Amino acid sequence: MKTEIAIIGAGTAGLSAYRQARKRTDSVLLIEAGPGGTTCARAGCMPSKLLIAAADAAHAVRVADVFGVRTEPPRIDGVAVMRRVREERDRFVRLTLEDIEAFPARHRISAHARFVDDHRLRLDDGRELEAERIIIATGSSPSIPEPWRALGDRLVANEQVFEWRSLPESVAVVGTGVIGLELGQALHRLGVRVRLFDKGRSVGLLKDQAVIDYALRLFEDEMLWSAESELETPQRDGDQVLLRWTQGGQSHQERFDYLLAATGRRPNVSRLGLENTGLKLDKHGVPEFDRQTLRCSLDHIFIAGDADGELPLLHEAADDGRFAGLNAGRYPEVRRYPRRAGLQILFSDPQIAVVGAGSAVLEAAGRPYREAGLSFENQGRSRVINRNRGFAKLYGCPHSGRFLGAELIAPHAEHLAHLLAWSVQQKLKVSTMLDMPFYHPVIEEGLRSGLRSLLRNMQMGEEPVPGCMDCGPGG
Ligand SMILES: Cc1cc2nc3c(=O)[nH]c(=O)nc-3n(C[C@H](O)[C@H](O)[C@H](O)COP(=O)(O)OP(=O)(O)OC[C@H]3O[C@@H](n4cnc5c(N)ncnc54)[C@H](O)[C@@H]3O)c2cc1C
Ligand SMILES: NC(=O)c1ccc[n+]([C@@H]2O[C@H](COP(=O)([O-])OP(=O)(O)OC[C@H]3O[C@@H](n4cnc5c(N)ncnc54)[C@H](O)[C@@H]3O)[C@@H](O)[C@H]2O)c1
Repeated sequence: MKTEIAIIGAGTAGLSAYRQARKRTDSVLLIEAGPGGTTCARAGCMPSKLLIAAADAAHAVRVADVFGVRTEPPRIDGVAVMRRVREERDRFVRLTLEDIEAFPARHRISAHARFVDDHRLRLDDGRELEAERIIIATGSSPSIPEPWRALGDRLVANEQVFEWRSLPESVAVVGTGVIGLELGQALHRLGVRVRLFDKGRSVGLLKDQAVIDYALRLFEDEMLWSAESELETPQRDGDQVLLRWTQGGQSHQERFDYLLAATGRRPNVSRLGLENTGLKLDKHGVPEFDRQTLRCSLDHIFIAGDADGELPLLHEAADDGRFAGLNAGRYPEVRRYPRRAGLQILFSDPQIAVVGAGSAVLEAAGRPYREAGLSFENQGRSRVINRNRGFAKLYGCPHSGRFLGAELIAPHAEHLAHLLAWSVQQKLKVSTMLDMPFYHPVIEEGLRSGLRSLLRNMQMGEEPVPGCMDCGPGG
C-alpha cells in the first residue's frame, strides 16, 4: 500500500490533522489501533467532568445549611452516579465515532502501526504501508510504577474508574497532580473514603509557593491528604490494597479497595519502532520537534498531541493536529504557526488555573516581573454565594506594564482564567485591563482589586484604597 500522508492515531490530534491534510490531498490514511472515540471523550476530559458534576451536586446539598436551607445529608446512590457518568460518556464517544464514520472508508485503517524505516509502517494485520509524510498522533498513557502491577484489578487508572458500576468504599489516590486532585476530591465528595498521597507538597499545576500553601491548607482541611509521605510498595491483601507509608518520621498503614495511580502520563512512543527510523529522540525516547511547525528532525515526519510530551491538554492537541495536518498537506513548504497564550484549568473546588507565564516560567526565563497577591475571602460576590475561598498571584512586567500571567485557586477560576489568558494573548497592559468594564457584584471585581495592586507594585499606579467602595462593597 502507498499513501501520501499516514496519520497514526485517531484521537483529537489525529482527527484534527486528518481534517486539514484532506483539504490538500485525497491520499490520506488515518490509522487507529483501539476502539477510537478519543481519550478526551472515552477516559479523559468528559467522564472526569461528569464525575465532578455529581460531586458538586452532593456538595451543594451539604453546604445548603449556610443559607438557612435545611436538608438531610445527601444519600449517594453510587450505581446511579456511575450510570450517568457512563451513559453521558458513551454519548460523547458515540458522537465522535459518528464523525469518524462519516470519513470515506478508504481513508480509515483499523490496526496498530509501527515504523519499519523512515517511510514504511508495518500494521499488525500483516500489511505494510509506504507513506510520503507521516504524522505521529499516538496520545499518552498512564505512567505506573511497575511493581504496582502485582495489585491486579485493585490497581486502577482513569480508564478503569469510568467503567465502575458503582462507587467503592475506599480509594488511595497516589499523585496530587491534575488527575489525582480532580478524581480524588470528586470521589471524596461522593462519600468514598479517599486518601491522597504525595511525595512532596505539590498541588495540581501550581508552582507559586504562596498559592500552593493556600491550596494545600484548603485541601488538607477537607480531605485525608498525606503530603511529604514515602510509600512502600503497595501489597495486595485479599480484595484490598494494603498501603504502608512514613510521614514526618511516623509509620502508618491503611487498607483500601483500590489504588488509583495518578502518577503522570507518558507519550505512547515505546511501541512505535522509532528506533528503526533516523529520528532524533530526547531522553524519554520522544522525537525532537519544533512546536511551531510540529516537524521532527526528519522533514517528512510530524508529531502532534500528547505524543509529543509537551502540553497534554485538549486544545493544544487540537492545535498541534491542525498545524501538523496543514504542514503535511502543504509539504515540502511548511509554515510556522504562532501558539496561543498558556491556559490550564484544574476542575477541583475551588478551581485552579495557570495562565500565561506562571511563576515557574518567569523564574526560569529570568524575566523581570512584579507580582500581587489577591484573596477572595472577603470578595463581595464570592461571599454572597458562599464560595469565598481562594487566592491568586498576578504577574506583570515592570518595564512594559504588560500583564504576564497568573496562578490562582479561586471560585469560578475557569472563567477568570479565560479573561486573563485572553489579556495575555492580546498583550494588554495592566492599566488597559483596568479600563475594561466590570459589573457589580461579580467575582471579576476581585481581579480588578488584584490588578490595581499589581499596577502599584509595578510603580505604575496609585496605592489601592483598602476596601475600595467605588463599585460597591466587596470589590
Ligand atoms: C482523566 C483525564 C482528564 C483530562 N481532562 C482534561 C481536561 O479537562 N481538559 C483538557 O484540556 N485536557 C484534559 N485531559 C487531557 C486530554 O484528554 C488529552 O490532552 C487529549 O485527549 C490528547 O489527545 P491526543 O489526540 O493526543 O491523544 P488520544 O486522544 O489518546 O489519541 C491517540 C490515539 O492513538 C492511538 N494509537 C496509539 N498508538 C497507536 C499506534 N501505534 N497505531 C495506531 N494507533 C495508535 C490510540 O489508540 C488513540 O486512539 C485529560 C486527560 C485525562 C487522562
Ligand atoms: N483539567 C485538565 O486539563 C486535565 C485533567 C486531567 C488530566 N490532564 C492532563 O493529564 C496529564 C497527566 O495528569 P496526572 O495528574 O497523571 O499527572 P501530573 O504530572 O499532573 O501529576 C502526577 C503527580 O504524581 C506524582 N507522582 C509521580 N510518581 C509518583 C510516585 N511513584 N509516588 C507518588 N507520587 C508520584 C507527581 O509528583 C505528581 O504530583 C496532566 O499533565 C494534564 O495535562 C488535564
